[in-house]
Amino acid sequence: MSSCSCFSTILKSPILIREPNFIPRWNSKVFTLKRHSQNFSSCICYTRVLHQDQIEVLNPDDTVEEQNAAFEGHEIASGRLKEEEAFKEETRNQNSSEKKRNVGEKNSDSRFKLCNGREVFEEKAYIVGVARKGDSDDSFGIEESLSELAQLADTAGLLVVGSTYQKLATANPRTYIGSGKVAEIKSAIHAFDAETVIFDDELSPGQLRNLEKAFGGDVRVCDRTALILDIFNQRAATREAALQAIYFNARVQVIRSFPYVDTKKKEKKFQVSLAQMEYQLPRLTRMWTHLERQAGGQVKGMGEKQIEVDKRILRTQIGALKKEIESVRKHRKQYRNRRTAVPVPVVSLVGYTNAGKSTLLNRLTGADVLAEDKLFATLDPTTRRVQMKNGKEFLLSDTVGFIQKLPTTLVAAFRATLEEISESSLLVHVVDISHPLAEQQIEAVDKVLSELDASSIPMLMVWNKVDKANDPEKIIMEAKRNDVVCISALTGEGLEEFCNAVQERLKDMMVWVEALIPFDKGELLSTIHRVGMVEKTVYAENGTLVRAYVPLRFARLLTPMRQICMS
Ligand SMILES: Nc1nc2c(ncn2[C@@H]2O[C@H](COP(=O)(O)OP(=O)(O)OP(=O)(O)O)[C@@H](O)[C@H]2O)c(=O)[nH]1
Ligand SMILES: [Mg+2]
Repeated sequence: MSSCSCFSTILKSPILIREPNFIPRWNSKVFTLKRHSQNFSSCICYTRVLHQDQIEVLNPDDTVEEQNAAFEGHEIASGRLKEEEAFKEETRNQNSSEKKRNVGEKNSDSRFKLCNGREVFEEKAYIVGVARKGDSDDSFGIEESLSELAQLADTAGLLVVGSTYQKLATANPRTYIGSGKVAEIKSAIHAFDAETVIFDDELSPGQLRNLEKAFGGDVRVCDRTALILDIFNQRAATREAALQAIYFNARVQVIRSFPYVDTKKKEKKFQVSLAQMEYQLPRLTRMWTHLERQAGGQVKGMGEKQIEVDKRILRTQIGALKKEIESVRKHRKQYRNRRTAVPVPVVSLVGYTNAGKSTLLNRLTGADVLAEDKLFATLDPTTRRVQMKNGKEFLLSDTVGFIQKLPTTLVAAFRATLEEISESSLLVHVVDISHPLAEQQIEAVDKVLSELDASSIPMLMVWNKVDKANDPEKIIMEAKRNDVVCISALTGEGLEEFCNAVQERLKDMMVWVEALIPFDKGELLSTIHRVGMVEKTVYAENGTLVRAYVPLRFARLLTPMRQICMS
């Protein structure tokens, strides 16, 4: 896939545009060419029919052809734009576009940066939010939400050049924000030379189209959902590539001992593509003309409208993807069943993105999971064995971080990934306690967990990053009162206490057994020692009598040897 801009995946699905043999060589010329011929194809087509000053918003169902190509002064809520003013602005815009192109060509080399393992063009983005009047105090504030959006944009490889928000009682059904704000943003975009406008909330397809038209031809509009999908796609693609490299190098122990990891990655990739397609389906515009070629001449010849052809192709691909996901799931279930035969309890790390889950996993297991100060650093769950000092062990799974305003399309993608969670004996909720919005983040995580039907699984709360907190002593005292473990995954502080707490919680979930283990089943006895808590063993004539707490799953395996009471 070509990726001359990190937003290529938003405008065009990488699944739909396959360029398997195209490996871009980065230089400004290639970029400029591709940028105009591909990513901006839709925008160019808008510019032809709509002048940049045209603020008039369109009905969500309007198409570009229905608009009048001639320029007229338009009335907007914040005032009347006189024709000559509009003309001046038009000239200014043209000059600025030309300047932008020149500067872009000159500086484009310096604006390429490495992002998620790929070199991408650092687009300038302007971010926009809406503060709902009457939102309760405990929810994320608009400024915090926008700063999180800026972090997401940075993770996606964009350069945030400015932001704004509007207080609204209800969203404008046509443009989400009011028309005065639209005009204000349009000026800001030109002042900052921004190429993309990102909204903090999910926009309807009609709102996206209307805003794009209102801002002028060469500005792209997207929302939080598209941004998150883009990050997922960039990262999932990278992981897939990394996995293939591992495969080709072969003989990698990790893959052999955790063969199911492969199918999870595969499923994740499928799920992300699916979410992306489901997001795009209602937002299809005429930009999808390239699909004509894929559809073949006959289909068009049958009189179907292009947009219908596009939608049909997308639906077919969605159907095929769903089938693939189903088969990957079945495949993985077989592996899971195999793993169930090894009764080591599974503990899953859950929490808000950037809370420090991967750092904790790395610290406890020596794993080499990517941990960085970026949102959604982890997309592919990793499971590792934690060996405690007392010889006990459990499996620790790192999972995808959650975020507030999680798009509904993505909850489904999370659900598949988080199958792992539903099979866990214990969830460890990792919180970045140094974060000013720690409490709101906890709430957001609880909300997603309940959406995933995982709130019934026992949970241990862990406050991470105490080293970074303003008043660590106070936090540690507070944690003790609330039965919470305080740690620093970075410095290692509190990790022994953490393992003991996990052990204690796991014990609460174990069942008491008394069993006679025949001498020829020695491996069962060592497993009891490894995963359970042995209180007493007595060597008898026909085997070893053992009294222990063991995980429920394992207790079932011992059923034929149980019910023998020791005196
Ligand atoms: N000061 C401090 N920084 C930490 C601690 N734990 C993690 N970090 C930093 O926090 C950032 C995020 O850590 P990750 O482990 O990637 O967080 P995560 O929860 O896995 O994030 P996602 O994968 O995005 O969900 C990294 O820069 C870590 O170095 C800690 O205890 N103290
Ligand atoms: Mg992580």
